[in-house]
Amino acid sequence: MQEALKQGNMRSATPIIELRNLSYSYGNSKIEALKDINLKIYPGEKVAFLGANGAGKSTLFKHLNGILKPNLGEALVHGEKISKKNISNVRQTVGIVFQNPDDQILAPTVEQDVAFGPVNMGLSEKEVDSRVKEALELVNIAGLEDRSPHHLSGGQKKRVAIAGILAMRPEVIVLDEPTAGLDPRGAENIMNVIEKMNHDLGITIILSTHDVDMVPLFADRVFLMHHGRIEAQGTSKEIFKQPGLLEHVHLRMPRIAGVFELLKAEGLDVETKVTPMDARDEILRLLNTPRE
Ligand SMILES: Nc1ncnc2c1ncn2[C@@H]1O[C@H](COP(=O)(O)OP(=O)(O)OP(=O)(O)O)[C@@H](O)[C@H]1O
Repeated sequence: MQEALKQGNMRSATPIIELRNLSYSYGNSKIEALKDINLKIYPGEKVAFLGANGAGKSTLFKHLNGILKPNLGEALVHGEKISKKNISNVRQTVGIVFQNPDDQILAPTVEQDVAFGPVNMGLSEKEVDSRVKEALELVNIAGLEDRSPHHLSGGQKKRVAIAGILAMRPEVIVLDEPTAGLDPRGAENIMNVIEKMNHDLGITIILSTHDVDMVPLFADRVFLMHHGRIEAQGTSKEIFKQPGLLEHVHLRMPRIAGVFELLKAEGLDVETKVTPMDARDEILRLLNTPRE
């Protein structure tokens, strides 16, 4: 992430994505799936959206590249309101990896599937081939080119879906629950791929997840969604030190933070930590503090 952002100097950067007073209801539904959403996401950030089932995460994501159009308010990419005129540029800037890879994978082979976006962008055959190769290598599935995507494992399918988006070289990748349904090692591997896309390629990452233990390890900023609203936003440290807030939005604290709450209940003078390294430091500090 850019140094300016790390130091909290966000106002100087232009958001790559902004939602202003955005509300949305599906069809004639009286229930507002999104209510007066305001947010800014900056280039190079890693952002996580958390919220219970039905909180509105997927609906919000579909507004980030014009799949859905707000009933009220607006969605902007690079400061420009998404419109019919700029939609193809917007879709090249912001790629979405859907929750279910089967919704995204269409072609009979992995290679053809990953090539689909670049071919539609009108790129030369040579450029398409090079992008497909690069994307498959980045997500560690080089060698599966000729396989049918529908006969791959869940984790491999997710990688194919991510490669298909990567091959279009977007500036932002939005991933709807990228670790859902994966075994612990598979989830860790996908998160490593996502980290690499951010760190090595500078891609802004926006993801949703129910994995509160993973979020502090990954996210620069967290948005908490509840009943179609953004209930809170902040760093992991800010968000996860509020057990009452988490309970209110039907989430729990990371396991590590829960241990510190238990220690506090024992009367120990500890500060709640949310990552293993911070927890280690705090426990060492505690062990080295002379008892009265
Ligand atoms: N296609 C649709 N038609 C009508 N209502 C919908 C549709 N998709 C979602 N909704 C409703 O919109 C609200 C928000 O749903 P959304 O899928 O955005 O939540 P979510 O936070 O992504 O949930 P999950 O964690 O279960 O994926 C819910 O009340 C849901 O029932």
